Amino acid sequence: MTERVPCNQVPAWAALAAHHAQLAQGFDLCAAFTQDAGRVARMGVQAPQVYADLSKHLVDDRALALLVELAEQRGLPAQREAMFSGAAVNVTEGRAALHSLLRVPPDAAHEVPTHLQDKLAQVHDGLNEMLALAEAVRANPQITDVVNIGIGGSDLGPHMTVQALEGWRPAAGCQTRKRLHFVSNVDGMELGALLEHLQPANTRFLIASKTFTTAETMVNARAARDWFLQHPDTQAQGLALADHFLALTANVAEAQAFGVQTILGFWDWVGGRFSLWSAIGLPIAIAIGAAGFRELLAGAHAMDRHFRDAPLAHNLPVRLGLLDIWYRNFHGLGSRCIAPYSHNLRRLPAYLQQLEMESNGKGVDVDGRPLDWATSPVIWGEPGTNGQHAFFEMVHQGPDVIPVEFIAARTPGPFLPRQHRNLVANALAQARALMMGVQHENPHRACSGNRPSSFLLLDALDPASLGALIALYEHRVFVSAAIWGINPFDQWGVELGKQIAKDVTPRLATGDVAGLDASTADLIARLRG
Ligand SMILES: O=P(O)(O)OC[C@H]1O[C@H](O)[C@H](O)[C@@H](O)[C@@H]1O
Repeated sequence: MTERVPCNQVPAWAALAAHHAQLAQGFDLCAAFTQDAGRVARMGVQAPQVYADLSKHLVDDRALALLVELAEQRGLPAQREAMFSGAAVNVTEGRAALHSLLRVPPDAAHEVPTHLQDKLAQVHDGLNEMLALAEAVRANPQITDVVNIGIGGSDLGPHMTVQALEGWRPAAGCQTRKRLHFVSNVDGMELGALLEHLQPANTRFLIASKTFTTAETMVNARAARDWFLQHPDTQAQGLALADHFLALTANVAEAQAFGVQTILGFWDWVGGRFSLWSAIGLPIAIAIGAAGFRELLAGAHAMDRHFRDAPLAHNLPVRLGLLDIWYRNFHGLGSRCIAPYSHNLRRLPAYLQQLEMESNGKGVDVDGRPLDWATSPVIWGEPGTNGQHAFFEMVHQGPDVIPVEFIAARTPGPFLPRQHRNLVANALAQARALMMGVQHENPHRACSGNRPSSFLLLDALDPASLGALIALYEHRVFVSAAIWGINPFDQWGVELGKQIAKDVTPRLATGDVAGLDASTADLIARLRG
């Protein structure tokens, strides 16, 4: 399964280093196009619902061939199979990472190996229960507001997806008229400001937490519960907590102890940042309905099949993951900019920050050995065209080369559709400007050009395309992790911060600074002051 040879000791690594040194002497993107009429067709990849133009990258055919060799020498196909077949690929927690199982539709059950059929049956039961609940909420005219209280994977995926599909109009039926709110920050300003506008009788709270122990979520959940129980309407109207609070969790016992009766469960083999396909997706299903949610799953499942079956050289998650390795390890580039040309995809950069940086921001390999190669780049970005008027100056003229990922939909949303042309024209213009640059006698006005970008084109911003796009990113992160030989499914660094927060919180009340460093002690004194 996992190769234990360090990734920089397989033959393709040295060959890539040598090839990079050679290309660095003068690979010219513009010239690559003029010399090779077939470049766009050869470097484009069509995957389900997503077309990727990967021709504006600092690669030639040899670099691509060597990258594919690297994938083979690192045993990527076997590692991929291990994940899909439910092996304990999350080695530090002894767990499988089976988010792909959540997207297998009933009529594709035959694609799943026998030993996973029980789990698949549980998945389908859980899905049916969740979708029935979502439809009941949608059909209840008394409910006007749904508040999802969760953080990290229990917030970012559902929040990003609900926002992304706000403009989607199903062929039959309509978007729910429920107002969906997402509360993640333990800063009381977030929940407190929202509660001012809510009525207990018309509100459902979804407490979303895989562990049901995450401090911020529990503090917010208790505050919401106190608000509900103490609200004058609650008593006057005889409202019951159990009717207004639901839990989405893998820890049923903790949720019951909290006082919730309706609990949608999921399993420890669903990682938090891969959980929007599970019960954690309830707010999505409330927003887009059961049929829409099934389309989201179907789009992701189509991408799963592509990742599993397409040859490595024509496999979009693989190609993107390999480009990530090329830039991070051979060009030494430390960041990647995510530029969705879509207002509705404005949370995509934040979502991808968790997906990629929490997964691949690792310093040891699966055997615990320190790495001597770089892992996750910094992922950042803003929707276009806003980013153009903020940080794109640095992307065009700064000394750091930053690969940019443009994401656009071919068809506009329902509002002011004629503006779509202005939007996508800007994405095309930026990608072209980064590549072409401009020569100028005044050095302040010159742009070097030769700067790489991907262009991901969705058919439309609808559930199927979005599902495919998210699954594409999940698998791309897995590809680079597999090549680096790291575990993308744990997050022990986050745990350290959680533990220290537990220690520090009571000290703010008591003022006890014994055993703390001088800086933290001083700040506690100032905060108490
Ligand atoms: O869903 P929960 O158990 O509340 O966890 C919420 C989040 O907690 C931590 O921040 C983890 O690093 C994340 O991976 C997780 O998504």
